[in-house]
Amino acid sequence: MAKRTLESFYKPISKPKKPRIEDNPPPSSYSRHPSYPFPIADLPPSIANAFPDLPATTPRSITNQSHLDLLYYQPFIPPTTARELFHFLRRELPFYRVQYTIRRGPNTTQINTPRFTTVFGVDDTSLFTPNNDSRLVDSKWHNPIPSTKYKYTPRPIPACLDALRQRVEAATADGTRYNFCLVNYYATGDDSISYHSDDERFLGPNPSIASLSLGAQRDFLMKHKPAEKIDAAPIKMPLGSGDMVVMRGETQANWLHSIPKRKGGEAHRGRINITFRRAVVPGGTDNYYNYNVGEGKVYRWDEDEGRMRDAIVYNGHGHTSPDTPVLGRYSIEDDDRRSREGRDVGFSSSVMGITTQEWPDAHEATANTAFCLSGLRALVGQGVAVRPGADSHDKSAPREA
Ligand SMILES: O=C(O)CCC(=O)C(=O)O
Ligand SMILES: [Fe+2]
Repeated sequence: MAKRTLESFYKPISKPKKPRIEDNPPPSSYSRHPSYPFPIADLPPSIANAFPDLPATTPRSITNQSHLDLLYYQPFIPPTTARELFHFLRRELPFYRVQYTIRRGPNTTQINTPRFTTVFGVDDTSLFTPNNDSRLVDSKWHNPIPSTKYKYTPRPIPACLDALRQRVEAATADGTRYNFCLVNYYATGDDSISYHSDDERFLGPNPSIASLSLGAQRDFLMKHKPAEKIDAAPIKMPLGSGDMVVMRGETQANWLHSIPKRKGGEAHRGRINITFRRAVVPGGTDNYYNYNVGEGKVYRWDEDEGRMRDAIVYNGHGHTSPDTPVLGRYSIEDDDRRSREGRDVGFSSSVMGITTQEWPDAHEATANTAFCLSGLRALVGQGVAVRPGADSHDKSAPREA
């Protein structure tokens, strides 16, 4: 009988593989940070090489209504690159489905954010040191920040989104330096964002917000806030893949915007929206992580299933903060090798949600890697022997990252 590798256990047998844009070779490098649930791939050359040519078109300035100041790129990124970037970001970023409660008087209401979200960045008062072990320091003296400064751990903007930030900054034309990147993923036409304005005080007065669309076309609606003696017409912009709208000047103070639910059209396809913003005080950092990451589980796109799935999160050796207790060490045996450990473990991404390159130290599981145990259980279910390594210790219950 032909020997089967561990990898071969998880290859779909019945589904013939068609070449797809998603079937890219594994990326050669990653942005890694203890705050990430998993390493985030760098842009492949096919996308990165197109960036110096952005923007693809000159923008239209829209200022024909009261308090309205938009720059509209149709598109900012040309279609082929936009499509590839859409698939790349959907596949590589961690996403969340944030739930929170709001209190109005005696009533509390639970809100389920009707879209996937994620966020990277930190406000002006802090910065990440510019190297691989990027640490958070205060902007003025570059001293480490006290652990009490933020409720949530800020995450540096990964290289793949930072490259985009730089192109967007160059195009914004008013010199805004963005320190935040928020990402929305609308899985279907049922996902939406209701009317709001991004006018929080932590953005300072008249903020510039650059908003890039990738994937399915969705309507972007704008309407003036209720105001006496203002006769402003509502606006509908059918934003296509690669289009970018920069909202500037008094726009946020006076206008609301939304992406309503929709049926038909491209509603069944996913859409990514990326906004670049600048927050000036720590309250902005806590607000953005609270509403775009929260404390729930991590999702990651599953290419085989064509949907977001609970991510297998690895924060093990090399990605672990020093205070993360080690849960145990594992070695993994399959049927044709007595023992495969560490770099030699070749899980298929469809089972583990991650690839060997992303998990170079597969033998170490830490207490915030609940995934690791479920991943190992999946292997056991497939007849692969999994045993605690000789130096296991601290078997405390796993918790979510
Ligand atoms: O998805 C969009 O185009 C808009 C997103 C938005 O308004 C926001 O994230 O504040
Ligand atoms: Fe918004």
